Amino acid sequence: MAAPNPSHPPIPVLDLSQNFSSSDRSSLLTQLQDALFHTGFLYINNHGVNESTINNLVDKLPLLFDLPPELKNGLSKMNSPHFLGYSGYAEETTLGKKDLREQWDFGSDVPAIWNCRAIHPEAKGIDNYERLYWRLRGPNQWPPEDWISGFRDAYMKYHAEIQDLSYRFVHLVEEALGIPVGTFDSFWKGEMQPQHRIKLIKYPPRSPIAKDEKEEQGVGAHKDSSGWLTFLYQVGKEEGLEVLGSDGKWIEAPPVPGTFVVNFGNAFEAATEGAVKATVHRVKARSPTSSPRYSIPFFQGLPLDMTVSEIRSYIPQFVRNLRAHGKATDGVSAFLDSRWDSLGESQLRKWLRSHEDVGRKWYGNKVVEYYLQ
Ligand SMILES: O=C(O)CCC(=O)C(=O)O
Ligand SMILES: [Fe+2]
Repeated sequence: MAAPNPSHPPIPVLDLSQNFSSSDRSSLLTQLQDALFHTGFLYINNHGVNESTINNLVDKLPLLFDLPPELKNGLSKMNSPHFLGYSGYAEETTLGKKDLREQWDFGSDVPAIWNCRAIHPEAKGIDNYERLYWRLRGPNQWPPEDWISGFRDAYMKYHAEIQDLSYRFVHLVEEALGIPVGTFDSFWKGEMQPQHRIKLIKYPPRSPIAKDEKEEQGVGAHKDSSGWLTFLYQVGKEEGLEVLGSDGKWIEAPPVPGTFVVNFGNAFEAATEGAVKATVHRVKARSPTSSPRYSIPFFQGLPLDMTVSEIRSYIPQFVRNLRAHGKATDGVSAFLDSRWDSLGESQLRKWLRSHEDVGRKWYGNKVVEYYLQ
């Protein structure tokens, strides 16, 4: 079999500079519609995020991960009810198995707003955890400047530019769906702006004495559940990302210079009743002889208290009818379950599943068991 050519992946590459030339716009929108209703994955280039902004953050990644373990562990997610901070190699679980990656989670730098009285069980009934999700929101754990000079600044610049791209790109998605541009703006422009999240990830070469490669995962197959859209930057030439095609075969999504990979989260799939899929993807474990792979996904946040029915009310019926195949409930069951109807609850459930130890510490065994059942 011929090796895949990284410059011509089967996943479409959309040139966003076409957005500014009226003659090319309709072809851009057609390509976007095709991506929305088929693979649910696409690359974008000429996206407007400055190369220097990307490189400034990328240059910090090896330094950040090479900090001594005791310093990194001092900023562990275990310190944070917001699941922000560092997690060491194989500390995260997907599909019940350990992911062979190390990561730092950061987000929009916002203060914590949750207080225990707001969700006191006596006020809400013992099994009603619906407002606990506000505790997900909170400040970052920053590595001090003398550990890694310029990191916070590089992160903040990247965050600002990718956030801006995400808002611009959502306008294009609205146009491609045939709904008024700005329909979703209220998600982000309200009184309390949602917290967007960014993961800084390192996939190191796996140990040679470990199990067979096929049994191991960089990150296991999943749909993104932390946001509306995801914008992923793949650093360098290291491959490993794979996307599940509608025929059930894995499609490689190698890095393409100058691009971000875009995909849609669980909430988008639930809102469109599956017309736009939250496509399943995974990252293979690195072979023992390979170089580390770094990646930077940005998860576009949503108001945590929004219910699936509210979010669905933004999507006209004609869009929901565009679902090509399958039933409305295909793959969106966790979002349609009335026990965790709000996006906040779905996200809390996801975090408790992937970092159960952090969950048990900050949310208690009873809450963890309620959401993990
Ligand atoms: O590292 C990657 O390329 C993808 C990571 C990913 O899918 C995730 O963290 O949700
Ligand atoms: Fe993902």
